[in-house]
Amino acid sequence: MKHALVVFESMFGNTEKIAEAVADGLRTAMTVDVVEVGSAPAVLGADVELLVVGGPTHAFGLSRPSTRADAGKQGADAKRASGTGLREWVDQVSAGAARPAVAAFDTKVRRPRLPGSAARAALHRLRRAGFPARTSAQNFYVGGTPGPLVEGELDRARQWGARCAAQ
Ligand SMILES: Cc1cc2nc3c(=O)[nH]c(=O)nc-3n(C[C@H](O)[C@H](O)[C@H](O)COP(=O)(O)O)c2cc1C
Repeated sequence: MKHALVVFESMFGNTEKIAEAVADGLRTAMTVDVVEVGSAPAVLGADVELLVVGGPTHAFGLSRPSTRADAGKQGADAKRASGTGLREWVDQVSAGAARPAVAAFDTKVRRPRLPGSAARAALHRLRRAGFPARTSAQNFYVGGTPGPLVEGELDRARQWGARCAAQ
């Protein structure tokens, strides 16, 4: 069976819940590992055929050390707020000669509707590094900075995961 790796960053736990739901959807057609970005491998295993990355949108894009510190001041998990983020991880990840396809998602507030997307930024960086995109960047919505997820988003994430696995 084909194998997928889901790497997520999450300050308040919302993106983590979406990552688990995406993984459930992927499992309709693949085996899946889900890892927090601080524990993600620097070099992808040869068995990984699809890499899915997800993180919270901070300041219109991928988080930075300063925005994660800001999240920490707003009650986010202290270890994650002072740890590494998806921006740093995607910029250093490498794979063998056959790079896996990639897909990316993010979370962001529904209102106000702000421009920018961590998923789009992550996908752009991975494509520039030679990873082919499987599908376009996908947004999932929270009601406010600490959450919660907007109703229906976990179902939407499962469906998106299943579509990514089937493509
Ligand atoms: C410092 C900071 C900056 C943020 N900037 C944005 C933004 O530009 N656009 C947006 O839609 N949401 C923004 N948010 C809200 C986050 O997207 C939200 O906290 C995140 O989706 C929650 O996911 P998590 O629980 O996985 O961290 C920001 C949050 C923080 C803490």
